[in-house]
Amino acid sequence: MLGRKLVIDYSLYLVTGRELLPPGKDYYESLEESLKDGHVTVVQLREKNIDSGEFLEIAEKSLKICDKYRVPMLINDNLSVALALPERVGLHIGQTDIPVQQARKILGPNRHLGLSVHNVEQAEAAVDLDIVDYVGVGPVYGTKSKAGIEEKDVLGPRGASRILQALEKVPKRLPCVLIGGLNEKTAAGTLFGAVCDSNWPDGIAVISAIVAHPTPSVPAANLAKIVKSFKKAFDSHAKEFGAGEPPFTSYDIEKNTINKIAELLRFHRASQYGPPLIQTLTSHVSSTLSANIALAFSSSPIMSHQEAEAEDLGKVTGAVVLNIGTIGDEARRGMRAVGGAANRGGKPVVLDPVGVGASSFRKGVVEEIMNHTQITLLKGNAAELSAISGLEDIQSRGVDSGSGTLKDPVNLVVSMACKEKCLVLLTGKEDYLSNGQHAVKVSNGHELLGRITGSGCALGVVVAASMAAACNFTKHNKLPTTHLGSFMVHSDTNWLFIGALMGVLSMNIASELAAERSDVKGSGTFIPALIDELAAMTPEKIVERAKFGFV
Ligand SMILES: Cc1ncc(COP(=O)(O)OP(=O)(O)O)c(N)n1
Ligand SMILES: Cc1ncsc1CCOP(=O)(O)O
Repeated sequence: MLGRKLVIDYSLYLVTGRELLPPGKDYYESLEESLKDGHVTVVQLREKNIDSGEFLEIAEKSLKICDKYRVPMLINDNLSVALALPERVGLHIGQTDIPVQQARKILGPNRHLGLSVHNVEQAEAAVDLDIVDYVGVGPVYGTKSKAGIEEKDVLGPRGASRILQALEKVPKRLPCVLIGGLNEKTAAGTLFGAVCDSNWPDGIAVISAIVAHPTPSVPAANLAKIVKSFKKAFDSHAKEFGAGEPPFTSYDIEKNTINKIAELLRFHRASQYGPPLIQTLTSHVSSTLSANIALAFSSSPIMSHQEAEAEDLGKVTGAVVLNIGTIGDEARRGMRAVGGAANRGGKPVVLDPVGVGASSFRKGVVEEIMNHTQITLLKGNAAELSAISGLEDIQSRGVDSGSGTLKDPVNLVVSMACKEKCLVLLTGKEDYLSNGQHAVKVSNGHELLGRITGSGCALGVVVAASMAAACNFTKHNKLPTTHLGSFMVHSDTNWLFIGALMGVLSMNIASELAAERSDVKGSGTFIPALIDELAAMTPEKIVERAKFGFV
């Protein structure tokens, strides 16, 4: 049993990185600016390229600044530097540094000791040993701040969540911070994405998001706010419901839903931001239709699956679609890079797990994507969603839209949304959309949609474009958004949910209007009519024809 001297609040854990300072910025000045407003709760000094003498010198000066603002300090890796400092200065070590038992022996029971864990086994070992005070879980995303991180090392929020599950052992819970690629855009989604059945992150550790900023007090304040709202939403929710359920704040999504959809479509059609760029990684079978559908729906398609340009495109995309229809190795690598870039940029990600039940290869691909990317909306037919959720009663025969029937579609979408912390859209004769708290059933649509190839894939693009519009809308109206899971929530309205619903309604109502046209004789003539009707979709048509209800 340790007689700990320090009680550390891990909410915002600043790890230093002098090499990342903006040109001309003084390190001590930057550290002081980061701490002065009281948002950073703990600091770790990380120096990779200097000897222990210089490290100690920097640490002594840094400690004065940390003491001034009453922020606890730890040393990264270097045991001798930590030992040369007062006992209130802790040590953080990694898996390849001095073995943790030896570190504890040398440090004594009272010095704070943190350990990095990268997988479930390491997490279990850390809990069993019961000698560290907290663990750093990462890397959650790829980052340039630590050398040698490879794609295979990246956990994603789902991987982090598995580690957190392993950390939760009665009666002792080991505190944990998430690290790697966390910034103002990724932090909230990642915090919620890492929540598991009975455990949650205590905070985030960042280097570049603060250190590389010319005014570090700004990201420090914003990040602290994000962690605070996560904790507030999560704590009150966990007390009431338990950790596994999504920690939504109370908002009334049902109220005025149709008016909000109309408002959003009006905004999207006239948007001063221009058509959102929808990066679509999709099957070659549906590529052309999807691109034309995107254009018809006031969006700009870009069908690139090149890993090499993912980062550049990630800066300008409005949303991305990851569709595994005809996936090969190149697209698989591309999805990893594009998903990561979208998460880092806070852009909505639609996953279309086409035919996932048809082969273990497809299952593996979907599992991989969901592990490395926090999905915003998972879209699938009954067979696909059943395969992902492990339901046995429906078997996929191929990659077509044959969806079978489900005994309890509402339960499926709600429980999957809770588990995966994303919106879930079940497509079929009727569509079901859930955010884990609400579920809506949409009864619009026409059977001709099922007779053209790629209509489901194109729906994914329309939904992505609609969610991109929702992001622009909240930005434009300066709505106080926050992210819960991968959702962007306004105090009383989840605009991503509204956006997704707008996409489903637009596509389905366009299909009805197309099928009603006298020039449409069958599936061949239906395709151009569908594109035309989608291009001509208006808020008024949606209000007039929408058939949906909360279930
Ligand atoms: C809070 C926190 N978590 C993880 C790390 C990574 O530590 P480590 O694995 O030892 O890698 P280096 O930092 O030494 O490159 C950390 N530093 N802090
Ligand atoms: C030290 C470390 N360990 C895992 S990721 C990482 C670097 C985190 O830096 P950044 O916050 O800039 O991604």
